[in-house]
Amino acid sequence: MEYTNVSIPAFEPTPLETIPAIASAARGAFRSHRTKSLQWRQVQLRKFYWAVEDYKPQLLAALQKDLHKSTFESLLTEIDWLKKDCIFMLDHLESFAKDEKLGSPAVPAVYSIMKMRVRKDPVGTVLIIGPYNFPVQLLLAPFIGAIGAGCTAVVKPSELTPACAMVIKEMIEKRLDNDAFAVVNGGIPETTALMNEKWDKVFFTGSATVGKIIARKAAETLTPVVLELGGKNPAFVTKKANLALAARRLLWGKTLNAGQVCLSQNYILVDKDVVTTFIEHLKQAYREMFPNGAKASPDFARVVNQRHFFRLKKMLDDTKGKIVMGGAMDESELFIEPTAVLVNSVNDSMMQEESFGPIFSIYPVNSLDEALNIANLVHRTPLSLFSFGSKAENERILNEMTSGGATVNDSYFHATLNTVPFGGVGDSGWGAYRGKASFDCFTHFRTIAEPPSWAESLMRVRYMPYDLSRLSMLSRLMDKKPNFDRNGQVIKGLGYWMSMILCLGGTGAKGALVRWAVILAAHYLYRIRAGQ
Ligand SMILES: NC(=O)C1=CN([C@@H]2O[C@H](COP(=O)(O)OP(=O)(O)OC[C@H]3O[C@@H](n4cnc5c(N)ncnc54)[C@H](O)[C@@H]3O)[C@@H](O)[C@H]2O)C=CC1
Ligand SMILES: CC1=C(/C=C/C(C)=C/C=C/C(C)=C/C=C/C=C(C)/C=C/C=C(C)/C=C/C=C(\C)C(=O)O)C(C)(C)CCC1
Repeated sequence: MEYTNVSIPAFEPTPLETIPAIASAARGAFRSHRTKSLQWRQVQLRKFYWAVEDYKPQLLAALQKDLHKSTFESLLTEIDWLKKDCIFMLDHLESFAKDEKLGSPAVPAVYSIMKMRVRKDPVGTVLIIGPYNFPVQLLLAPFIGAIGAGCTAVVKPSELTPACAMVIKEMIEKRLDNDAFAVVNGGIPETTALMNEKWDKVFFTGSATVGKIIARKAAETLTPVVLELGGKNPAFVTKKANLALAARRLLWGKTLNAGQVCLSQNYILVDKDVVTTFIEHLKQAYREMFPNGAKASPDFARVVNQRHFFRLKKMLDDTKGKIVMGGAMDESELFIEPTAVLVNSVNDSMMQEESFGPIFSIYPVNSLDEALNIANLVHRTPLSLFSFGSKAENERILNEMTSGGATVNDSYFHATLNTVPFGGVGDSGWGAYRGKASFDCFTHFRTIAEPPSWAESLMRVRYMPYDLSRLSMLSRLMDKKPNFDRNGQVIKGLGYWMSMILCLGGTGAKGALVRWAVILAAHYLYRIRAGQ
């Protein structure tokens, strides 16, 4: 669908000389303490929800212009996604933000008078830097977490999706608190200027290459960072897999957004006995998705720019493998057909870098052992992995290979729900967000104690001159005796069994009182019914 009647301003980078003032205004807004008010945050989140709704035509037009993204995908993975995020944050904000009262087992009885609790403080003023592939959702989903947590924020959209960047700027500046929230547009110079400012946290989504630049710069001022990076993600298909299902679901993972999805598989390790059949199922799935070919399909997006088009083309030109599906390209449209390449070496160009496009390799293996060895060699901490096999094989894959997230029997389905945590592991990312994790990501969990004045004499033990007898008494009140010996074995002596009996099968006093109350109540009810 074309959006010809929607006007989107031409891209304008934010003037470099204005960036310090923008950051200063955001810091000043945080120091005003107005963001500490839950009501203030709720108003901003509600305003943001309606801004996304009201700017839908512009956002749809911008996503179409920047990425040839279909209305379907723009709604499913960008616009409706953000609206759901807003509603979820608003529905749960009070419970997320309220103090967490601390008690047993963390707090022993003698400390119960200290009113220990965890307060949820906003970390402060944050910088959010977004990528080009989901230029609305991946930039503004963390932004919703920052608002909910009570932070002020500056967001920096990708310059590779300029139409989206300009719509986002207008949307936020017209609808939200202008000092607390700002948009800086631009590329390397503007992002570098932003990183010269002091932030309380930086949230970066993008490549590992740039992630290192951001983390290195942030380290100079000990600024915490969240890095949402990419990976060379494996898919495993054993001979016990439902090959038709695996083919269709993995093709979905490489066709949504023209495969420009950091979560999607980079390569598929297929048992050699079924690789031919698997490829046939892949072609059949392609025919079903694109009856007239991917290029003619209004659903299939385009590669974002020439640089990425030629990067992908080079991967295909340099491969020693055999193209077994797809392969068509059209530079004039930045079109690359969903393409599968049969390879047999981890040194192949298709295996050396993250494809981040509609191309992937198929690597026949002799066994699951070999598949796991190859996957751990190619990238030990990918952002995601997908396994299609028997229950035992899938469990073994999850046990013997880590990843940021994983889906059994599908492509990146674990990341299609906006309310569950999402993030990398190792060099595919630091930290997580989405759902409550978005609130937590921008929150400092601050333990507070409040020892009462009247307890001063009871707390004398800590003062000099020290008195060991007082310390022994405190230890008797606070310390638990080990129930294990020097060989690490649990001691089930008389004390253990007495405790089990008195605590009615539990080992702690807390549950025992409840169990004893239930037993006694049942006893007396029985006696009443028996007329005794
Ligand atoms: N883990 C995740 O959630 C996601 C990870 N990614 C990863 O991001 C990459 C693709 O996205 P891109 O936008 O191309 O990433 P990128 O790293 O090129 O750009 C990301 C952001 O960094 C800025 N930037 C680029 N070069 C910079 C530099 N030298 N100094 C300072 N800032 C710089 C850009 O303006 C952009 O806003 C892929 O590697 C993909 O795996 C993409 C989407 C989601
Ligand atoms: C409706 C009832 C039922 C069945 C429900 C079913 C089968 C629901 C199926 C839902 C599906 C297939 C949803 C798919 C959603 C896909 C989404 C939202 C994709 C999102 C992709 C994103 C956000 C990508 C992000 C990419 C990133 C971060 C990147 O890598 O760059 C029952 C249960 C049968 C009965 C009750 C009614």
